[in-house]
Amino acid sequence: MSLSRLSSLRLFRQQCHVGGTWVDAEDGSTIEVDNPASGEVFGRIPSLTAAQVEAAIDTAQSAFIDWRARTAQQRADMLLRWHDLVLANREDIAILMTLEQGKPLAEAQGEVDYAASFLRWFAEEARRVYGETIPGAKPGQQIVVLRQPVGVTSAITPWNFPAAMITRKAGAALAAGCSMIVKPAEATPYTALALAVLAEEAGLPPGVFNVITGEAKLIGQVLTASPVVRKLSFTGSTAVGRQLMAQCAEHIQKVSLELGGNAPFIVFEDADLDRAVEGAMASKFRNTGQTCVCANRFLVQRSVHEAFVDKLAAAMAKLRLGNGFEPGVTQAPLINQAAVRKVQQHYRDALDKGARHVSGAVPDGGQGNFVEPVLITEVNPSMQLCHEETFGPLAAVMPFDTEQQAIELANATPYGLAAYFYSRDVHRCWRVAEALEAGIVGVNEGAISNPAAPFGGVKASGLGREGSRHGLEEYTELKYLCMGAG
Ligand SMILES: NC(=O)C1=CN([C@@H]2O[C@H](COP(=O)(O)OP(=O)(O)OC[C@H]3O[C@@H](n4cnc5c(N)ncnc54)[C@H](O)[C@@H]3O)[C@@H](O)[C@H]2O)C=CC1
Ligand SMILES: O=C(O)[C@H](O)CS(=O)(=O)O
Repeated sequence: MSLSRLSSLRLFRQQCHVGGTWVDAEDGSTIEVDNPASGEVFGRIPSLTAAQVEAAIDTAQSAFIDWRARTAQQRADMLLRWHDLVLANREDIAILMTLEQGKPLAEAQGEVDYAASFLRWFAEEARRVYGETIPGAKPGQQIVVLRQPVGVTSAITPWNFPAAMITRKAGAALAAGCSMIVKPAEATPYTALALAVLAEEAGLPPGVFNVITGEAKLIGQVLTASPVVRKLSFTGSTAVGRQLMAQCAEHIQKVSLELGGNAPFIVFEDADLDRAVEGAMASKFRNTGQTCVCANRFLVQRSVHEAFVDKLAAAMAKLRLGNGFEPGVTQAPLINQAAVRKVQQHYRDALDKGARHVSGAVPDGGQGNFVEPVLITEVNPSMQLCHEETFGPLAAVMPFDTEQQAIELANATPYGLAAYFYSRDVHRCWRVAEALEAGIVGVNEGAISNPAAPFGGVKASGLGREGSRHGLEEYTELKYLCMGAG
């Protein structure tokens, strides 16, 4: 993608979008954005000042007053128009996404579809924000429960799903009648800014959906220190989520946190091994292993361990690593060198502690941000990868003997986002699904994402749910009216 061709993409914007206006940083400062495949800097984005973030909050507050007064149908219609425009511009958004995040173009196109599905889902839900009535305590008295929008909201989003993690938040917020200020990851701003172009074209009033860029800590501090901002939705690391949650305490801002994971993927001896391998590939290697719901540890019952490892190795051998723009590529570069070092560290630590290399190239850091998919086994709980999210294409297998042992191993982590298991014993499926400490459990299924489902985790994986009607309710407050008899 040449820079001249890039400049011809009407969705490629290098300014922030606030209150319907495209703005630079008032002090002219910018942040470079590079392509993970080549390391080439291909663009810059503004690094807004604290005063500019404050101004964005004021703009979002003014827009909220008007937006909440619109009818549910009017909000639904605009969200649906935004949805249609996102799909109509699917190819160009995907190009920007592959350029800034690296994922294979086909996968980026799939993410655009996934991102658009949240806009459709919340456009439909916008007309179902219901209240209730409750019998009063005295003759003639009535209790009326209203469900109202919380107000100005903020979203701080990650680089791994530059479109879907924004629409999953903004779709719900705007459907509820809130306005939103989004701060995308510094690594992947252009997808977010493309969504802002299309939001404007869909007719969303100025200030309802704003995208700001800049120094993350500063922006986070201004957003969480404002009494006007009534909710923060964050997707990213547990460490940053914990810090932001503490910052939100000052003004009791509501928080939704979708944080790190450490998903166990359990294969029981009664599993269909071919389906288990299909599910393993779908879960482990989506986005080159950079999703919070990727299988992080494979727990395989000893009697089927060798057969499973052989099948998984064969499936992994079909993966193709390369530049996301190359046809047929299924694995792309990791987002940066820190991500590469993390995979190397987990691999080295595991082998130092007794793991066995099965297939794939040793991650030695010699290929820039590219890391070949690698498979190891004889993993044990002393290893770092059992306690930390690898966030890369390292498949680690641990044999186990009994169901109880598998559940204990699976739950032996501070995280609890996703978990997966394969078994054809229906009673075991119920036992294990109920015993796993996770917000999402894939039962004989490795691809669990769906806008209609309440996505989120327990323990250190976060608070609240996104997607589904539950995700919309997170952007509302309940108020009850006690109507006296008069
Ligand atoms: N749950 C998920 O989907 C994700 C989990 N992660 C986990 O986090 C690890 C680190 O990835 P990162 O991209 O560095 O995640 P991160 O948590 O550092 O960044 C996520 C977002 O938070 C912002 N941010 C960072 N520090 C902040 C601060 N002090 N105040 C306000 N905003 C701040 C970033 O600019 C970005 O927009 C990954 O290796 C993975 O384990 C990362 C991305 C997504
Ligand atoms: O943060 C992530 O990795 C995403 O939430 C995973 S999903 O929702 O796209 O499955």
